[in-house]
Amino acid sequence: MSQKPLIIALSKGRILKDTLPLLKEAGIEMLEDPSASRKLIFDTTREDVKIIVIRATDVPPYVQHGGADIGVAGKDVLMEHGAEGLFEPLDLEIARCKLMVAALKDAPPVSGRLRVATKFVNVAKSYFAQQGRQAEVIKLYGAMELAPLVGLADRIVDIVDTGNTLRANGLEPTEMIATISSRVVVNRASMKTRHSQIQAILDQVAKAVAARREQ
Ligand SMILES: Nc1ncnc2c1ncn2[C@@H]1O[C@H](COP(=O)(O)OP(=O)(O)OP(=O)(O)O)[C@@H](O)[C@H]1O
Ligand SMILES: O=P(O)(O)OC[C@H]1O[C@H](OP(=O)(O)OP(=O)(O)O)[C@H](O)[C@@H]1O
Repeated sequence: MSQKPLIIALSKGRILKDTLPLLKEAGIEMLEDPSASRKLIFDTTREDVKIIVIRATDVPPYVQHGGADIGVAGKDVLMEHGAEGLFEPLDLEIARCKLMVAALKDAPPVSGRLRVATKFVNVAKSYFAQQGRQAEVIKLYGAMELAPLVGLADRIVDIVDTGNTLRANGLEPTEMIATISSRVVVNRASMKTRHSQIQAILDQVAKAVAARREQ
């Protein structure tokens, strides 16, 4: 093979599970089960394509800086990272959820500075700033729902799907920030230098997304 393989970055969990059937439609299947392996880079049924499996939040920097040519990431993660160096050509319509503000059920309004716990620090800061509301944003890496229960924060900004996690912790959604689904992102330089190879994959995956929508 003359050219180096094209690298696609996926993250473990729901994105990997939901993206693999779509890639299959483009003739790309992993040759090994990543959940049964300690490997991080995998061969596929296409000699010119490899898949790397990394943390969800690492997908945008890998693609932006050329560690991967293509990636799949939640819109939440992309909003938090910013769009620099990335094309976002395709909505895969998977891992759908909402990015919301939530509070303890029947929490009184807060006068003055709001304490907000979240892993989406940039999104939260710009959301409250746009509304002219003062917010102190506390960075957490998980279990955001706990923060209001122990008095660490007045509000959280987190992913909501069924609402079960909020309900189980006595919280309720109060404001919607954005509807979320997973997107394909492409390194801007790769999009130019490997255009036909990447566009062919995007077209096949887009067809698979459309077919699934019509099911
Ligand atoms: N409950 C959910 N329902 C549907 N989609 C979700 C849900 N939670 C997260 N997502 C979407 O799926 C993406 C990946 O979520 P996942 O839970 O697999 O990784 P993560 O826990 O955010 O990553 P990490 O463990 O690296 O922090 C999120 O960025 C979001 O777009
Ligand atoms: O509204 P729900 O259907 O309850 O979903 C929302 C939960 O899903 C995500 O967590 P996940 O289950 O991915 O676990 P994580 O905290 O390990 O990311 C998210 O961080 C919420 O906690």
